[in-house]
Amino acid sequence: MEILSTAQMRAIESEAMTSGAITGPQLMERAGAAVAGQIRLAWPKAGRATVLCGPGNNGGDGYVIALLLRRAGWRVRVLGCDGDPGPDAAEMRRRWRQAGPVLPLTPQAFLAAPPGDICVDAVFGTGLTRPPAREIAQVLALLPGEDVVAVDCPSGLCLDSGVLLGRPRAGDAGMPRARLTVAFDSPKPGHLLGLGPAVCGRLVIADIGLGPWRQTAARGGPEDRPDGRPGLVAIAQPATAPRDGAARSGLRALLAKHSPAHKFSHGHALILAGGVGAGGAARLAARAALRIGAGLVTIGPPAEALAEHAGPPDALMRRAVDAAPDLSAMLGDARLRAICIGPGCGTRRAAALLPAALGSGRPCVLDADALTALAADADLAAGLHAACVLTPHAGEFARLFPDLAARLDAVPARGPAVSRLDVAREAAARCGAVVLLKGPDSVIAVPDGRAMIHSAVDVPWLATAGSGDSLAGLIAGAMARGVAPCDAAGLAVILHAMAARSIGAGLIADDIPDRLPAILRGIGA
Ligand SMILES: NC(=O)C1=CN([C@@H]2O[C@H](COP(=O)(O)OP(=O)(O)OC[C@H]3O[C@@H](n4cnc5c(N)ncnc54)[C@H](O)[C@@H]3O)[C@@H](O)[C@H]2O)[C@@H](O)CC1
Ligand SMILES: Nc1ncnc2c1ncn2[C@@H]1O[C@H](COP(=O)(O)OP(=O)(O)O)[C@@H](O)[C@H]1O
Ligand SMILES: [K+]
Repeated sequence: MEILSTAQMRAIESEAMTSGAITGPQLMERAGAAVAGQIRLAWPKAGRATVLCGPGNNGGDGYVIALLLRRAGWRVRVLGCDGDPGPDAAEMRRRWRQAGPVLPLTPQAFLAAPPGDICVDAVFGTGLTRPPAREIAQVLALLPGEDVVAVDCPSGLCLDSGVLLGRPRAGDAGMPRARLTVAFDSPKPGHLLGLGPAVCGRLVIADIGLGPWRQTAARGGPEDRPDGRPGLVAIAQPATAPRDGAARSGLRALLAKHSPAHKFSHGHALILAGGVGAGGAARLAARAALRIGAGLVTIGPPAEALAEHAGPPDALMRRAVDAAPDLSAMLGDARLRAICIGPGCGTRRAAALLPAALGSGRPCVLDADALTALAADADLAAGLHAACVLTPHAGEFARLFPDLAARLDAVPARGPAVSRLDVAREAAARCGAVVLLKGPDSVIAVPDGRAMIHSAVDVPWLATAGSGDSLAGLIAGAMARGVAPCDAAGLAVILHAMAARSIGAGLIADDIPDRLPAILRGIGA
């Protein structure tokens, strides 16, 4: 599924209207009808609703919703902004006024009667450019989150970044919340990034008939690709993957093994390990690389630590890698197709081995200590290439790209605010490698501008020691099998979260690789 920026959404809407196939009011009627339909599904018994209508087209959707709920037997109270909301929304307001009054959008008017069973937040959507202020902010602060239905998004959320304008990016004190958010055509980055998922509640994407224009216009307006790079962002949604036929078959195609092949045709992955007492992280990665189907996996600790790796899994091969010449010698074997360096490696060892690993041109996952080594030495970073996947969490990202991380730290005053998507893309373009910025909202960015967002907010148990090591191993294993670096990162992130979801509370990182057979069976791989 594709994600659209707000600029892309506007471009599609305007292309659809310019084509003459659909008018602005018709689009607004479809949007309003989609929300009213979802409300009636979730609240089958007609009740009382308060609908808040803002100063633009989001407000226009609100007037449509008000009218449709009223026709369905609901008792509806509408609070709206004065002023000119634009021709389409003005027309919807006129239609509503034939049915009922528009009260002022003020705290006094809101509190003059009970809000009813639901409040519909149709104040700001994709047009938000600054923090809600004065009376509108006061009314929004009064909304009872558990009964709010948000049109496109809860008002105040920046749909390009998932931040609440005017508030710190972290911390949820006093943030707006909706029980249900109905958005149109495609998810926007802000639905999946940052506070978006917590603020939006259950997210429903409603089809309003813009598909034919999305195919052409989604390639981005000029503002989305200042340097000519494509503006496409994909959504990776493991939560829906098991039910979503296309997603499942995409995963199956990446994972398929063909029967005449032998183990070397499934690739050989090398997981470099650290010194004495530090081998666990690399072993987790190695186990994950085996489970995702690499034909062979070798773990490479220094000779003094080799004995530590004598235990299971017996499928794992062991070979000492003391220094860069040992690594170069191993890489002389063309069948060794992917490298993972970083987990438990130690920064000095990672720095010493990186030139040989990168110089080989092999697909290479750089995680943990390899990222720290990279951040400390610009010469090492110069060796990165398009088959490298960097897997920083926020702290490692800040070490590697301090200027980009600083842009994320600032309190966002205006929309569209800088997002994790923006900085991951910039980082990938800068270093010429795939960047997987990890977190509950992981972003995978490719140097050519393609990107993927993956939301794992529902599996906080993934934030546990060693979880990132197993992810690095999954990526390395998939790359050893010949999966392209960005696809390997996407596949690994999805399987990682699916495994965590099926394990649930109590998860430790060791469980993740061992859950893969069940997950792969479920996908039909
Ligand atoms: N793009 C599409 O394809 C469609 C859009 N529709 C609706 O249109 C919405 C976008 O409409 P608009 O572009 O009119 O924008 P909004 O209705 O989100 O915002 C209205 C206006 O408020 C102003 N504004 C922004 N921040 C403000 C603040 N903090 N305080 C006061 N004023 C502020 C801006 O000038 C903006 O144009 C979508 O969210 C959606 O609900 C739907 O009607 C149909 C389809
Ligand atoms: N709150 C969270 N919810 C879901 N997933 C998370 C959360 N925090 C982190 N993750 C995921 O868990 C993994 C943690 O990786 P990392 O921070 O490198 O841990 P470690 O170095 O201990 O292995 C990453 O895949 C990351 O995307
Ligand atoms: K809204």
